[in-house]
Amino acid sequence: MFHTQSDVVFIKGLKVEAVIGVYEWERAITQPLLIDIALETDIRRAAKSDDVTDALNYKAVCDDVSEWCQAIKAKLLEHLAGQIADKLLTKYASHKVTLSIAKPTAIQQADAVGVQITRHAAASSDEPAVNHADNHQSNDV
Ligand SMILES: Nc1nc2c(c(=O)[nH]1)N=C([C@H](O)[C@@H](O)CO)CN2
Repeated sequence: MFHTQSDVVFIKGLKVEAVIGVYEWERAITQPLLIDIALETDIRRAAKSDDVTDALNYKAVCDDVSEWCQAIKAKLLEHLAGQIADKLLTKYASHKVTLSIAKPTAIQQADAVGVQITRHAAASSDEPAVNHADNHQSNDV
C-alpha cells in the first residue's frame, strides 16, 4: 500500500545540551545541539476532531528527543541521528522521518556542522513489499 498523503508534523531548531563528540575533551562537557525534525503522518483525524489525543504531539516529541540525546551521549552525530530516527519511528505514528542535527559551536569557522538523515518505518508484515519498478500503472506520485 502506498502512502499518498504527505502531511508533516515538524519541529525546527530544538535546542538540547548534551554530551556529544569524539574527542576526550568533548566527553567532559556538554555542547548545544540544534535539531530539526519532520515526521510524515496522517493528520486528518486530528484535523477533524480538533483533539490533541488524535495528533502526533510535537511537545511529546520534543521532550523525548531531548531526553534521548542526553542519555545516548553519542560520539558521532551519525550514531545519535540513527538512534533517534529509529526511536521516533517505533514510538510515533509516522512512516517517514527526516532529522537533522547540527553542532553550532563545533567548528569556529562555520555557522554549524551536522548530519541530516531520512528513515522509513519497516513495512508492516501483513502488507507484502511492493517493487515500485513493477508498478508503472500506479497513479501514486
Ligand atoms: N561526520 C562527522 N564528523 C565529525 C564528527 C561527527 O560527529 N560526524 N565529530 C567530530 C568531533 O566531535 C568535532 O565535532 C569536534 O570539533 C569531528 N568530525
